Amino acid sequence: MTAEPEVFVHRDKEELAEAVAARLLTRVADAQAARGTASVVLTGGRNGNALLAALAASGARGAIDWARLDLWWGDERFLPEGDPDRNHTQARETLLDSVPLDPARIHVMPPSDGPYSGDVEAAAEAYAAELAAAARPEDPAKVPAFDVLLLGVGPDTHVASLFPGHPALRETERTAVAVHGAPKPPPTRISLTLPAIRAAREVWLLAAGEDKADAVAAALADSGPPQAPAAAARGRERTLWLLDEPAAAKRGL
Ligand SMILES: O=C1O[C@H](COP(=O)(O)O)[C@@H](O)[C@H](O)[C@H]1O
Repeated sequence: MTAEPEVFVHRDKEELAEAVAARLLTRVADAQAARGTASVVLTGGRNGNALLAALAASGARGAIDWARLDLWWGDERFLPEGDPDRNHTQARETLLDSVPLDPARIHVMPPSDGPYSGDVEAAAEAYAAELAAAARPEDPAKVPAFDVLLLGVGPDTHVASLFPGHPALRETERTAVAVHGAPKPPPTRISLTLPAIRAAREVWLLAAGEDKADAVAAALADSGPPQAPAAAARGRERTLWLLDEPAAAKRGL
């Protein structure tokens, strides 16, 4: 069972980032109060990084216990450690290096020069194994029940590194897979799959800017077996579409 989309529209990308940062801090604080810890899956891209910058700048960032927060990634560009195009590098520079996280709880997707030395299939398998090791017996898939899984929506409706028409989108068993030939550079990536995404308690899809308006409209109108990856990304308890006005402009037209 997954939750129907709920749409929230903010004035512009700055207001969107600040509002989502406030929402996320509240959600993490609530999860930590209820269960002792919280888990969040980060996204790369413009909206993901704007959110991390808003968290870094937030006067309320002390409201959560960063040391009791598990961070995962929805996707990663398979590049050397520290490459400026890696989602992890960008997240470190924007937020992670400035908050008191527990390094053991930062679950980074392997780089191309790491222990898997260029073998992206093995790197994706290792990430799936790390997810499985963190899952509890009662969790619905072989992944933890993420409190919030963040996804930036690409202009082609891709989420994580699940691109329209690509085989990774049809994966029904594995929770993390290698992606080859991504239409957006770099071509080689690691991505969570839909079974992993749909195991999250809440999925939050972020989109800002007029270049996202067609993608948002197409995904929100996509009924039946979804064609748009973003349309298939839903949480078990909530699915939030968090938009700015330009990205929401063609919705329902
Ligand atoms: O390549 C990626 O793109 C998407 C969307 O990025 P955006 O800059 O168009 O917002 C992102 O969600 C994903 O994590 C990233 O690897």
